[in-house]
Amino acid sequence: MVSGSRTACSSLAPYIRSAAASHLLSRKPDTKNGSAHCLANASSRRDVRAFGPHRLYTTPSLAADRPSHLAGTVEEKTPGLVLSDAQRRTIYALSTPPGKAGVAVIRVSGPDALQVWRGLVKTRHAGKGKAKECEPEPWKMYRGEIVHPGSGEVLDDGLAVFFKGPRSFTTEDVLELHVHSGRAIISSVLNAISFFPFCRPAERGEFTRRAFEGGRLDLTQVEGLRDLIDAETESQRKLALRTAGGSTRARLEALRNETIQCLALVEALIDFGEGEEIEEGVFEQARGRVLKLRDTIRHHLSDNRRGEIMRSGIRLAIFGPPNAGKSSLLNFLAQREAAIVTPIPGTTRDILELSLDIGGLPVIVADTAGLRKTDDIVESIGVDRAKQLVESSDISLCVLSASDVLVRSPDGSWDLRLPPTVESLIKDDTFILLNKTDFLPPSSLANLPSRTTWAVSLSTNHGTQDFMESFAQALHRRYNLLTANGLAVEEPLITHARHRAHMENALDFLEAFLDTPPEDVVFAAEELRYAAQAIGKISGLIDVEDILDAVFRDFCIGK
Ligand SMILES: Nc1nc2c(ncn2[C@@H]2O[C@H](COP(=O)(O)OP(=O)(O)OP(=O)(O)O)[C@@H](O)[C@H]2O)c(=O)[nH]1
Ligand SMILES: [K+]
Ligand SMILES: [Mg+2]
Repeated sequence: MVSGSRTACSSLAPYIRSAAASHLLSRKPDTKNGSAHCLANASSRRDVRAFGPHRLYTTPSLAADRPSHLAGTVEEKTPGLVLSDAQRRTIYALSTPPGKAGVAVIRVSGPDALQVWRGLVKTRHAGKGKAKECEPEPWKMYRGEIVHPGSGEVLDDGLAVFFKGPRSFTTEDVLELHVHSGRAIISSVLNAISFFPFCRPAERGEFTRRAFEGGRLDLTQVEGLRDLIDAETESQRKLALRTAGGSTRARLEALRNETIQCLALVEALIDFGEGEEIEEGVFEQARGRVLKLRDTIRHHLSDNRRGEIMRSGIRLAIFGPPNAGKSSLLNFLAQREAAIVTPIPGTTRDILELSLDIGGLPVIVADTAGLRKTDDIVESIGVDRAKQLVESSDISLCVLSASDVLVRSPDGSWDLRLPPTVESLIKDDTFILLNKTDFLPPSSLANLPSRTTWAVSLSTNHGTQDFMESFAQALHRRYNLLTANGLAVEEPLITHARHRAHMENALDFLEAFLDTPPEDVVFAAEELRYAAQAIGKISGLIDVEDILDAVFRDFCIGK
């Protein structure tokens, strides 16, 4: 069938396209249309139930003050109308932290954002004359008065911008009011917005959720955005910025598309059967591509969890014998007296953890009790905790007093002798810091074993600068963030445990596919379908309500 090869392939192409166009490739976020114009719908329906904790709009005095542009809207037509939460589709919230500051941003999103503008924003022509209503030109910042839509009272002098959906953060119409940040101003503006029956306060993360539902962001971008807000170090910021920008989304989409292409090949076999309209070897072709896909996913999974570690922080345990200077090191790294330091061995008993930035990396540094045999019950609990922590940390750094561990051999050279209490905890990848070099002649430090060993004096600060630079580099190398010549390597794809779980599932399904013989082509297709779904769950393309709730729960209100 050599000559038929091209025709068979081209005859497959539309099939693949149609499979791609089916439910497999496209999630149709249709929430916008379904929800739009609740005002119009509500006003035409008179059966709106009037119960629940909802605001009653028609306070007579306010209704009498109502500005002309609101005439004829929902509440005129349906006196005493109370809208349910679902009908109050326009949401609002303060998007900046509450309190005294230069500027506070209040965001309004939903089908009636423009109505809110008409009620609240009065601008002056060329900055002069009486402030008047104006229809906003989208995406243009206006200076004006923010007024109460009922009484017309001026609440603040501020800026306002109207974003026309879908070119807005939420993909809906969005109004942003920039007012002076003060408690009374903020609450008066929020109160003014609540005057509209079609508006309700936003829930936690609801703006972002709408961006997701509108298809602007996928779940990885939502998580990236949250991580960006939480980022405390350069590396976290960079990673989160790229994820929020859609790099993970694009890479996952490529993996999922490839799975779907393989599925399309296999489904074509089911529909047509090999040898009829389709070339031979289609199943093999799919197998070959799935093998590559499997290797790629395996590669991402065997990343030492560096994406997750980068995001949540590298857990570093400082351990060693009593009085070696472990707490002194913690204080040096933190640049403050966080831990108690005394000449008494056994000073530190419990674990003390600090989140620090080391060379742009997030590191959770833990100081521990000095390791020794002791009859003191409190101290021995501390020693046990220290050992457990060393075992469970991502990395460990053993601090030793140089004069205790460097021993001069008969030929005049210096050897490192590890105390038995710490020896069992020292692995190939354990970093070693020899402290108190001020007690030693410089010659003893000439030939230190490896690049993971440093010698310093935390009292005189001798060698500490070199240690910091070299230690940060070693961390970058360990987490594969830099190559040997200081260049950044491939950024991790998996940054959350949630991604890893779905990725592992996808790998299982791909392997199940590879174990399925060609006769069972229907089952084989099923495995690929599940694999595509598992990858889709990472992006949230497959709607799973509990995943969504978990992701958005961690957001604050106004985001
Ligand atoms: N001479 C000298 N003394 C140091 C140096 N670093 C720390 N010390 C002193 O060594 C003593 C013990 O320091 P710590 O930081 O409390 O030691 P530790 O390992 O935390 O001790 P424990 O918590 O008791 O296990 C203190 O008196 C420090 O001032 C150093 O480089 N040179
Ligand atoms: K001590
Ligand atoms: Mg200590």
